[in-house]
Amino acid sequence: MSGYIQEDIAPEELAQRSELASSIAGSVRELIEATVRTEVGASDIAEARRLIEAATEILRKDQLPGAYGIRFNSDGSKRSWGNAVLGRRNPIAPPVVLHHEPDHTWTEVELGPAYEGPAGLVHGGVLALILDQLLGSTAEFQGVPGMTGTLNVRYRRATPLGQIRGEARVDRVEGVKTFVRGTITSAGEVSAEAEGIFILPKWARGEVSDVLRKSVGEG
Ligand SMILES: CCCCCCCCCCCC(=O)SCCNC(=O)CCNC(=O)[C@H](O)C(C)(C)COP(=O)(O)OP(=O)(O)OC[C@H]1O[C@@H](n2cnc3c(N)ncnc32)[C@H](O)[C@@H]1OP(=O)(O)O
Repeated sequence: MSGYIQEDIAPEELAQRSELASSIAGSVRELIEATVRTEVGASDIAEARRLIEAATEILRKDQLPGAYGIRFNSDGSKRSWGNAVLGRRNPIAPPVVLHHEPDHTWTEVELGPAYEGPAGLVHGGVLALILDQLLGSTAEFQGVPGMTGTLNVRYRRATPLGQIRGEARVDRVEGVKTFVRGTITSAGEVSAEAEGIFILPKWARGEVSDVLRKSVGEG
């Protein structure tokens, strides 16, 4: 399967790249939020655009041929820095940082104005996005990975912008299908709940799935 890349990067070098990735994505995330909230006039917008275009040109000096993909390192670690939810190099990602406990996975993340749907509330699609990744990564961490086959989300109450907590656990495994349940909690109350069926695709059954099961890390 293309997009899965094996690398051999020394730990110090990896740590440095990781720091660089987080720093540039953090700056652009700030820029996104500032763009959503700005009230400045035409001349400030024109000046800001000039600077943003200059920054884009600098980043374009050296680019990957396509998407970041999923990268496995020789030390057994794994990176999905372009991932839309977790990607530390992706300013669109909140980013979500997952904490894996023996029987469940959780995250706490701040969702600001860039994630708005209804006024002052988190967009339902953003919650589904986060739940998809949270539930999928939970299955993966438990050694029963798969692609999302089905994701059902029940929005029980509105989720205000701000801090949310996500939690998920594997409910059961039936052959190549892993059933995972999860919740989004906001201000101490469950605002959304989900059940996902994650299916190990045909191409990943056998040897490939051993590699996927053994790799650890982000994404
Ligand atoms: C790999 C590591 C990744 C690791 C990735 C970890 C990160 C996850 C987080 C990110 C999640 C995503 O965004 S994933 C991206 C969004 N999802 C996708 O793009 C998936 C697109 N769909 C597919 O690729 C495929 O349709 C699959 C993989 C879902 C299933 O195809 P398949 O591999 O041919 O499966 P197949 O043998 O036919 O069926 C196996 C069993 O699953 C059932 N089944 C088939 N499709 C579905 C379905 N949509 N919902 C429910 N159940 C289904 C069948 O009835 C059968 O049940 P039985 O007869 O055995 O009872």
